[in-house]
Amino acid sequence: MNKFPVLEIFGPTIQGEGMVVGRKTMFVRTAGCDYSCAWCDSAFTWDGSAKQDIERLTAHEIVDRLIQTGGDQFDHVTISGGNPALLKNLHDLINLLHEKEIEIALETQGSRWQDWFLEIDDLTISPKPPSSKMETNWEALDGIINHLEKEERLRNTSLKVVIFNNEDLKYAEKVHERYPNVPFFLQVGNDDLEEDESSTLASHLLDQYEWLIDQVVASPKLNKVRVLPQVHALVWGNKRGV
Ligand SMILES: C[S@@+](CC[C@H](N)C(=O)[O-])C[C@H]1O[C@@H](n2cnc3c(N)ncnc32)[C@H](O)[C@@H]1O
Ligand SMILES: Nc1nc2[nH]cc(C(=O)O)c2c(=O)[nH]1
Ligand code: SF4
Ligand SMILES: [Mg+2]
Repeated sequence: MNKFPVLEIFGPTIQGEGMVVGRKTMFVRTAGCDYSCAWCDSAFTWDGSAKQDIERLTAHEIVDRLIQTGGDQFDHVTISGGNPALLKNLHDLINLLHEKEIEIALETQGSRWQDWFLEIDDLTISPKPPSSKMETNWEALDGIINHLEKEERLRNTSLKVVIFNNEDLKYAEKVHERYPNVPFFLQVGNDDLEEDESSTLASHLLDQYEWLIDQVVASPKLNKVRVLPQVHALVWGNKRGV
């Protein structure tokens, strides 16, 4: 049986980001990432600080844990990380969940392809802007988007770019121009991962949201787009497992 490195299983909560924002869902967070974004809000998945908490679980064990935690109060599971696209055999888990008529969302950055992307109901690809200090591999991203388009999966796909500054906005325009047929989301960057008062953070993030809306409204290259905050950050701040 294949085993997967898991750091968190939590929920039910709401999907706080992107294409299915507000959807009631469980989360499975895998360990390990091929990136190291400067502002990663889940750095514990790759920086070694939660190494001792990583469990190696089979697909059956993950589903058991989801049901122990969420009971019968969910029919949707979001797989995030880290980068879950590092895991070759994830179709084990996907098949099991689909057999139970549970829908599946996945969060990944678009650096790696996996054939099981074709089975994901809500696939979010989130290429990283300059503020992250990561370099986009455009060939890899082109390959992923072309593959999804060829297999008629764009209905199940979205692009989501996190924005911290004007340079990031230029990057977002470039991504949207390159893939005009993919539903496009701009997301407020959380630049205060240390704040532990959720009302203070929410007030700051709403200011950032207003700034981002103003920029998008002014850009003729960003018309067919959606602009969103991280709803979970507005409600629960920087708390983990929500
Ligand atoms: C933690 S990542 C895990 C999945 C995958 N590695 C990725 O980056 O898409 C999930 C989402 O959170 C976003 N994110 C990470 N740190 C953030 C921050 N400080 N502010 C806003 N969004 C952030 C990422 O861009 C991504 O869309
Ligand atoms: N509620 C909630 N929504 C989310 N959407 C994406 C998340 C992630 O960390 O990938 C996330 C998360 O951690 N919590
Ligand atoms: S790709 Fe995702 S998980 Fe990896 S460092 Fe960046 S935001 Fe964090
Ligand atoms: Mg998160």
